Amino acid sequence: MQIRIERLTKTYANQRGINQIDLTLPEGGLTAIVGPSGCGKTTLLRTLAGLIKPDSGAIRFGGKDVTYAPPQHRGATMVFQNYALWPHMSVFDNIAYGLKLRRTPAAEIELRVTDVLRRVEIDPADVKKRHPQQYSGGQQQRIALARALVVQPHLLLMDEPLSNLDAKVRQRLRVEIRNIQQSFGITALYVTHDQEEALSMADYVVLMNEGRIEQAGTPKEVYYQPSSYFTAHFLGDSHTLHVRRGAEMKRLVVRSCDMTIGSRAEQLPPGSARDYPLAESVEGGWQLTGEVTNHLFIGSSYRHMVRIGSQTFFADADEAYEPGVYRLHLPEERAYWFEPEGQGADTGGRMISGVTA
Ligand SMILES: Nc1ncnc2c1ncn2[C@@H]1O[C@H](COP(=O)(O)OP(=O)(O)OP(=O)(O)O)[C@@H](O)[C@H]1O
Repeated sequence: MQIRIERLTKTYANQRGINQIDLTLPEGGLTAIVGPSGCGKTTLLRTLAGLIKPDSGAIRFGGKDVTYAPPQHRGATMVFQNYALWPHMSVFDNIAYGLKLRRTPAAEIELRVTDVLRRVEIDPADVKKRHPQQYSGGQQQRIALARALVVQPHLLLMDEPLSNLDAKVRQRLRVEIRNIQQSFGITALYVTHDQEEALSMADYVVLMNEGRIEQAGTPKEVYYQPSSYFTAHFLGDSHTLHVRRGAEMKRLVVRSCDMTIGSRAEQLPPGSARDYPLAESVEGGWQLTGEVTNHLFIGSSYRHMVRIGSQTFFADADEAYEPGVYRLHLPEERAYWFEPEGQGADTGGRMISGVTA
């Protein structure tokens, strides 16, 4: 079902919350809401769930206005960070709970619970005897997912569902949740503060900042075409460099994986001020000269710390480079230029494209 959010606003006493959110969740797709702590992700999610009443705006589920409908009447179910399973109930009863509330016949409950368990890959054999705490964290989250899905909601809401799990389980569950969401074909909203999780799982990514939508689009759009300094800086392993481009000072956002280390240089280019490196326009991109000070092995590659004056950033490479001064190359399409702080839009700088130095 298509979910429409129109000019949704909720302001708390401290003036924070969400402000004029306009968003359509694609039908059958997974939309990830990502952003720093306090940007309004949870407020948006809880407003959709019916747990918070907005001050103004509207929420429509398939054209039906549910803005002020109670949680149990809007067809949205939720998966929480801490699973929120009832410890005194068997796994079967946990999952069947919503169906019992809806007075579903016992035989149908049996069938639907068994079916959903199979689809989240939990063995249905002893779920009537076992309690949630007898399962691992990852399994408990799949049980919570089964409980949310068994009632066939219009919208599945997930609030940081993986943050209590260790890194390996988290990686695996990202793929599993995505598979389950797709196999049910359910419209889903997934809140996370982890940009990698958002980019890898979602069809559509919404980046929030101070209660507003900063940028929304497919993962590739928001990653490769950031429209503001905030987006460029938030997504990817990014660093900001204050550099001179031609006669002007600019902010350049660099991602560790985009900067390549080239030939050795004798020294920093003459005229390159101690603190503000010079970005030289070269064919296909930009060249900076900086000092590789050390490197770390990060598994698939080596991460080099590069210093230019008082500024540092990272450059990843397949091989390890010895400390020394090198020319570093940044492809044109991976150079994200912005006006210096305090100039341009209130998002912290205007994107500047093109080679005009
Ligand atoms: N009940 C409340 N009363 C007052 N202010 C609140 C309340 N709930 C949230 N806020 C404020 O509203 C803003 C948005 O909060 P929200 O919890 O939606 O952000 P978030 O992006 O989910 O943050 P986090 O990632 O830390 O959970 C924050 O500045 C927060 O302090």
